[in-house]
Parts: sequence; structure tokens; C-alpha cells
Amino acid sequence: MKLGSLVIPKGTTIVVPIVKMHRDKAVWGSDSDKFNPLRFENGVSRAANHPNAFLAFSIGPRVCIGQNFALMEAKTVLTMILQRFRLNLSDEYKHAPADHLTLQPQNGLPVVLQPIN
Ligand code: HEM
Repeated sequence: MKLGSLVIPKGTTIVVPIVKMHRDKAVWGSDSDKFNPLRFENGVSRAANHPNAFLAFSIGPRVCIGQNFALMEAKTVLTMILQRFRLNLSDEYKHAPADHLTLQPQNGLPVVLQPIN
């Protein structure tokens, strides 16, 4: 198979480095390393300078069929928690993100929940 000028032999496993691509400054801007949920305020397709830049659920014919469900579930659960608790990062948290296909905190993400009355 030929991809641009690259010849890829049959049987080659290709891994898409999503974590790296989601931090590409040419696509996401100079603040690509920053946690900035507001970059999605006008929808996923307007978050970067390419409409298909966000690849967490893949794109095309094999796109994740659970995408809408997963996003709805995450927003619902997060909203329910934030309505009831104030969240703070625990002093025990050690910043050590690890790329296991998705980016994950290597030593977990301990948080302290404080009830809101
Ligand atoms: C945050 C949560 C999720 C993420 C990040 C995610 C991510 C992905 C990605 C990247 C793919 C494409 C894999 C490939 O290229 O072959 C995929 C496929 C798929 N996902 Fe998800 N997914 C999530 C949640 C879910 C949920 C909740 C369901 C089901 C209720 C689901 C069902 C599927 C199925 C069935 C496929 C295969 C689609 C196909 O090959 O035609 N996913 N997912």
C-alpha cells in the first residue's frame, strides 16, 4: 500500500498516535498542551483547525457506535457529582500521565469530595 510517498508492506500494523495528534500545535493551536474544555464550546468539529481533528472515537465507517451514549453518560454523571460535591485534587496526587492508547494517570487520580449543602 502507498500512503503519500510511503510504501507500507502488507501485514504491517499501523497505530494511530491519538494522544500525540491531540497535542499537535499546528492543528490545535499553541495552547494544545493546556486542559481547556472551552475549545469545544462551539462543538467538536470547531475545536481545532480541522473538522476531524478529534479522534478519541475514531472516524469513518468504523467510528465508535457508543460515542453519543458515552458522552451523554459522562456529562450526566459529572453533572450529578458537581451538583452535590466540590472536588479538589488530593495532596497524594502525583502527576504522571501515561499513554496507554488513551492518556491515563499512572498512579490514579485521588480527589477529595466535599458535600455542597
Ligand atoms: C469514552 C468511551 C469510549 C471511547 C473513547 C471509545 C472509543 C472507540 C474507538 C476509538 C473505536 C474505533 C476502534 C477502531 O478504529 O477500530 C470504537 C469502536 C467501537 N465502540 Fe467505542 N468507545 C467508547 C465507548 C463505547 C461504548 C459505551 C460503546 C457501546 C455501548 C462502544 C461501542 C463500540 C463498538 C461496538 C465499536 C466498533 C464499531 C465498529 O467497528 O464498527 N464504545 N470505540
